[in-house]
Amino acid sequence: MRQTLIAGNWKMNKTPDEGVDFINELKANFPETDAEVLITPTAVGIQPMQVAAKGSDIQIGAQNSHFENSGAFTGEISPETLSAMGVPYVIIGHSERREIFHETDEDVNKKAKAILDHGMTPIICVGESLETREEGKDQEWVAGQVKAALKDLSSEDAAKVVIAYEPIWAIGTGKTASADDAEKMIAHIRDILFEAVGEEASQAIRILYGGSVKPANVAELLEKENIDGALVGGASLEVDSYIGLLTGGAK
Ligand SMILES: O=C(CO)COP(=O)(O)O
Repeated sequence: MRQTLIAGNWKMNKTPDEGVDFINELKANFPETDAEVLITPTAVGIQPMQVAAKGSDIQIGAQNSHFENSGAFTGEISPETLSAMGVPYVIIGHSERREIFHETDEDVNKKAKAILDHGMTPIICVGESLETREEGKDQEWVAGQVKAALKDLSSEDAAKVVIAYEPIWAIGTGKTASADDAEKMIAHIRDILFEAVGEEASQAIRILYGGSVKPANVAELLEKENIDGALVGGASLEVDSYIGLLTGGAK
């Protein structure tokens, strides 16, 4: 049984103080849920929010990591640093990082390995553009991203990763993939995983859906057999709405 993960990707939003306020309010109103609860703030929000979250089930993750442990990489954060801070999850390969910051499949693969080597879990984002979807090449595209991200990982390591399917056309647009379309692609990803890393790992890997997930649509997405959680941008920024994701969404 794969545990549901509700991950809030805050992107470049909120100051550390606003993040701490959010955690305090969430703690005070924490709902009953079977889901794992994760917020990924900006890098400077991680430490103060970890302190605020102490003693609760709220986990604080990171939105990115470099693959090297140290060196002349101005502005970057190493996996060693994140691991030393006690960060459990690191998002990699988000379409915004791929598009705006030119993160390649090869970078994503190196980051996945480095994050696993430091005892953390990568949340590997994949997803097609509208153009690719309209050309009917979306499954092929996503399969390529998944295989590239997991290249040369042992089945044992691969079993630990989380994959997030985020169709680019559904991010921040209010257009969610229908639950059926999301399930279709995510089932396809599980088939690709079967080929790439074997049955056991393919059944263990959690696959999230992301793209305009809200309290109103989270339940129908999570009802699907292969969808193990959500990676949420906008609707994770307000406490009420994040709680709605947890209560609407527990499997
Ligand atoms: O990119 C996303 C999460 O990583 C999705 O963002 P929205 O939920 O705002 O569409």
